[in-house]
Amino acid sequence: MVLNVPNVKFYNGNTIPQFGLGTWKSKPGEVTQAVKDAIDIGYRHIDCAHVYGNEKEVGEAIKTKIAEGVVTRKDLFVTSKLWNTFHQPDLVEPALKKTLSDLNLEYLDLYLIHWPIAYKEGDDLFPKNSDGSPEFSNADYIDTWKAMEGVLNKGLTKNIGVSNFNSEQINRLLKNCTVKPVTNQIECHPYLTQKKLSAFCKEKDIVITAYSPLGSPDRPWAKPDDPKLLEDMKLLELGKKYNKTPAQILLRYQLDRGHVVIPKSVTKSRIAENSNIFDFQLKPDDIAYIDSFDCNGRICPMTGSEGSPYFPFAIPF
Ligand SMILES: NC(=O)C1=CN([C@@H]2O[C@H](COP(=O)(O)OP(=O)(O)OC[C@H]3O[C@@H](n4cnc5c(N)ncnc54)[C@H](OP(=O)(O)O)[C@@H]3O)[C@@H](O)[C@H]2O)C=CC1
Ligand SMILES: CC(C)=CCC/C(C)=C/CC/C(C)=C/C=O
Repeated sequence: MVLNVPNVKFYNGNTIPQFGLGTWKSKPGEVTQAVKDAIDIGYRHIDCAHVYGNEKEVGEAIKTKIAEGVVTRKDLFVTSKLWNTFHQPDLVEPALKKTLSDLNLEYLDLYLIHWPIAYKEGDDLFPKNSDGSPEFSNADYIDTWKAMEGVLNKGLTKNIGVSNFNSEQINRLLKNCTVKPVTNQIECHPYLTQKKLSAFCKEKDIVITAYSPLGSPDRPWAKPDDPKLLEDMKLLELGKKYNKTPAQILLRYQLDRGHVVIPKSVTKSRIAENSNIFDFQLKPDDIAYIDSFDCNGRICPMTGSEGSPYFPFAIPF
């Protein structure tokens, strides 16, 4: 199947499909089928990460769909992310090679520094001090970035970028890099619209990729009384106006702002529903209305890591 997914151009001339499949929390036993279904439906962009613990299973789906002749490697855009325990520069290339081996790929389309925060190096992805707080490493993301430039130059990835960086961290990176990041992947939805960080990145020619666009209802730390974005009455009403579901309105909101968007689902009907967003546009007044829902409602606050010198959420944007 062919979906009419627009491409967004990076400053370096490379392109990224504006819409892709998220895989955080997709269980190893479910994600292979989900990625196969997504590729059959027409998705060509898959968002992965080592820390999601399912890259081998994502890789099985990619291998199958290439072997079946449904897609070629070149048709796909695969992103992965360097986890916080691999920030020491000499760990970057081995970490990327492990991800490539798990995903059955010879190169990535995009490799991101997952967080500016560095954790103590070692086998434990969430190293802890005796009091339960995260054990940080002194690795500086500027040095990590130099190693990211190294794996780019070796052809192990076509593009490099960052995730969860604030404006000051991006400014510092821009002053100290040879290759600029192509994207900053950040949490973005109507309760956290990221207007200032989005405008800042646009000015620097850095594309925003919006994560948790549906409000991440399956996040492990969700509490029963937390507001549920997908059940917001104002979005349900807007959906009626456009004859679309709340999920489709939420995803179109990102596209119409020029963001790349990566909703996660392991449910075939939802994977299809989420991709049925290329036949309408939100009116500017409705985008402004959705913008007005902002309540600084951060869903992925990285609670516990506030003590890192590189914690990104201590300043407004
Ligand atoms: N860089 C970073 O630090 C981060 C990156 N990400 C990336 O962004 C992706 C998306 O964010 P994520 O936090 O997963 O959350 P999303 O906002 O994409 O929400 C996913 C949840 O919504 C459900 N869902 C999906 N489609 C629909 C629909 N049409 N109707 C109702 N429910 C629906 C899914 O259920 P089900 O699967 O059961 O169908 C799942 O529970 C991640 O998977 C990951 O790839 C996310 C967080 C942090
Ligand atoms: C230990 C628990 C409850 C969850 C860990 C999930 C995780 C990968 C946290 C890192 C931050 C995050 C939301 C990353 C998503 O890409």
